[in-house]
Amino acid sequence: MAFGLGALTGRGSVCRKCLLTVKSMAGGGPTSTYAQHRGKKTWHGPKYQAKIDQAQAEWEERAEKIRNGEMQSTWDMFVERGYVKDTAGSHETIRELMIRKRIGAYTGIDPTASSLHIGHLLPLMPIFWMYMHGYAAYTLIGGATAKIGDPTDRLVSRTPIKRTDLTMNLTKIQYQLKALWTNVEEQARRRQFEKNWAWKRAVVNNSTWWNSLPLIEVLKRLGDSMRMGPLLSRDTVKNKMAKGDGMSFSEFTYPLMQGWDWWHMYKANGIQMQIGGSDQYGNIVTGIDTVKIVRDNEPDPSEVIQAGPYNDPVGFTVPLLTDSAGVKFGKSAGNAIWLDRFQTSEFDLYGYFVRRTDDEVEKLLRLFTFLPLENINEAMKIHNQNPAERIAQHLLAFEVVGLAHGMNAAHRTALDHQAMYGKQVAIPGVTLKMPKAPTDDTPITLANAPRFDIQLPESLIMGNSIGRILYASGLAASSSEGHRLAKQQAAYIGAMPGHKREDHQKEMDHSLLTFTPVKLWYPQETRNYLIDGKMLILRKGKHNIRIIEMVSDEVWKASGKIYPGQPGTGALRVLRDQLRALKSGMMSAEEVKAKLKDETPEEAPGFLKFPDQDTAAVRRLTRQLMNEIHQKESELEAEDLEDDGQNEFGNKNKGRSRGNGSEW
Ligand SMILES: Nc1ncnc2c1ncn2[C@@H]1O[C@H](COP(=O)(O)OP(=O)(O)OP(=O)(O)O)[C@@H](O)[C@H]1O
Ligand SMILES: N[C@@H](Cc1ccc(O)cc1)C(=O)O
Repeated sequence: MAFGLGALTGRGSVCRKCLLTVKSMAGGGPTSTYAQHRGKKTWHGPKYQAKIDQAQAEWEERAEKIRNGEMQSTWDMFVERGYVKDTAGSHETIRELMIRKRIGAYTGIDPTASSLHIGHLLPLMPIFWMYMHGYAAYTLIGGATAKIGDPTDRLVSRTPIKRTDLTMNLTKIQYQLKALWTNVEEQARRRQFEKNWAWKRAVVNNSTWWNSLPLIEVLKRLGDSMRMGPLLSRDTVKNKMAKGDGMSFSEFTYPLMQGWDWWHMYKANGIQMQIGGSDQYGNIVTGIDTVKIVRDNEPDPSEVIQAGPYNDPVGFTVPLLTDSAGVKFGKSAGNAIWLDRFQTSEFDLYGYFVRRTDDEVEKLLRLFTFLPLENINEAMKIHNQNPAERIAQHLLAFEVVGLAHGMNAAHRTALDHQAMYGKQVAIPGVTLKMPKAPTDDTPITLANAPRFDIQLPESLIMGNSIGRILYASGLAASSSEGHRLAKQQAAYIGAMPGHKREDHQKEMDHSLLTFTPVKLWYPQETRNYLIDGKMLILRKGKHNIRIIEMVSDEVWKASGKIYPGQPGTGALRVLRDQLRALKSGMMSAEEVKAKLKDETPEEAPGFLKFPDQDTAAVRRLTRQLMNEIHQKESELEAEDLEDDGQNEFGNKNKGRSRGNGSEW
């Protein structure tokens, strides 16, 4: 071991943030993680020190058990389940490193599409496993790298991503990753992993550091020592220059950006491992060189991190998930199965896994589930007794939907699937139970959040109060609730970090979004938050998000959609339509009353109540309509009396409709 935790903590008191890093690196880690935060020190006492010591002791005990063969190492489990394709660093080094140290690992995803897909789950699975095994597990969104675009294995450059698409994609992917992490916690509980304080996970965006990184720092720390030879000899560079459309300087530097990300997290968070799909092997190798070069070019002696097998970066790739034609599942190939339930429904995701062949199902169970191998073997035995039942496929589908959308969704989807195909399947180890249907009071979570991306017309956004916009976007139940949210600053709007309302001339940063509370501002101020002049991001609570694309009024009208509170579609429209129908004799007074009852919220006392639209105009029209109804009923009554006199059998005309005055 290069140095132990005792040596690290021997420096005296350290800040809390540093300690979090230390605990993720129990067993030794880059010393400079201390120096990183030395500016803001929060002193810790003996209790905290005791926790660190305990974590270290537990880790050493675990290492002992692995060496004695009482416990399987995480690395051996990765190999056994089929996660390891190529390694950067020998198997032995990585195995030993993972036994000795609570290293951190990360995998990165560029937000070049609006959703993750099942291909992404493959490198994410070892990250999730590492989290459950007590290593620091990071998921990175490439807000900065997506602006350049990874040229790996491409002959033709990517079309530059539009700025609004970038903001939309990264907002959606960030929430998807958060939802996935919530589901991973659920899976860890299902599999009886005991969570302790040393578990650490994070979703980070590389724009956070790229936006404030001086070019001179990169050139000095990295550029001086990085040699051109190895960079030029990369297959992607050679092929793109010889057979493709040439290579731009920014594409050429892409792997160095990715390498710098690693360096940033290596130093700040003890991230010593990178995991990616097999196409990422070259970038991971270049990343290792980058981390080592930058680390070894440290000008400040107090920040130096020692080189050596237990401090050096390592990485590995997972196999590529391909479709039945052998093509990599991905955005570029256009064959992705999405994890966004509005792009690939839970039902379709389930169905996709149910259709996997018998040859691949066992391999997929190992890769995509947290089921212990004994359970998978058991399930395969049951499956093989009657493969036509597709029991293993159902188990796989159930587990993947559970991971992607939560266990409630897995139960519901499995039952829906069985109902649809009229077939009961006994999924091994699972008792299917229909979850309770959500009610209006069900809190919005990442698993049940409504669709993020919506459109709204320009006239609403540019000319109406923020309260009405919150109502129109479905974040408030009425305009007045929208106003209340704004008044209490309980809703948020997407803005660049540090954005002030008067900053509207300032360029919005499309790759790094933060939220600021909505206030009761003048309608014309909403435009200060428009991203690229056409996108607004609103949030209520933690997970209820709307990414609103502002469309012209013509486009809105042509779409035929109606937003809540749209003028002419609420109380006034209903009242006017009824009045017209009543006057023209198209509807009777009773029919109008019934119709109004239908269109009125049930909880409203009586009928004809529009709690959120109680304006003078509505009240006036209501009075007018009520008078009209009374008049029609009186006329009817008078006719009835006349009829009574004329009826040769002396019976009242019972068939005639008559209003029930009690409802008034
Ligand atoms: N089908 C797949 N199988 C295994 N890993 C994958 C697959 N698709 C993507 N990955 C991995 O997920 C990570 C993020 O990939 P990336 O954001 O480039 O997605 P992508 O779908 O491959 O995009 P593109 O097709 O535009 O290159 C990378 O490590 C990548 O190798
Ligand atoms: N280059 C990776 C994404 C990525 C971006 C930044 C990183 O630091 C790591 C990975 C891909 O396209 O798949």
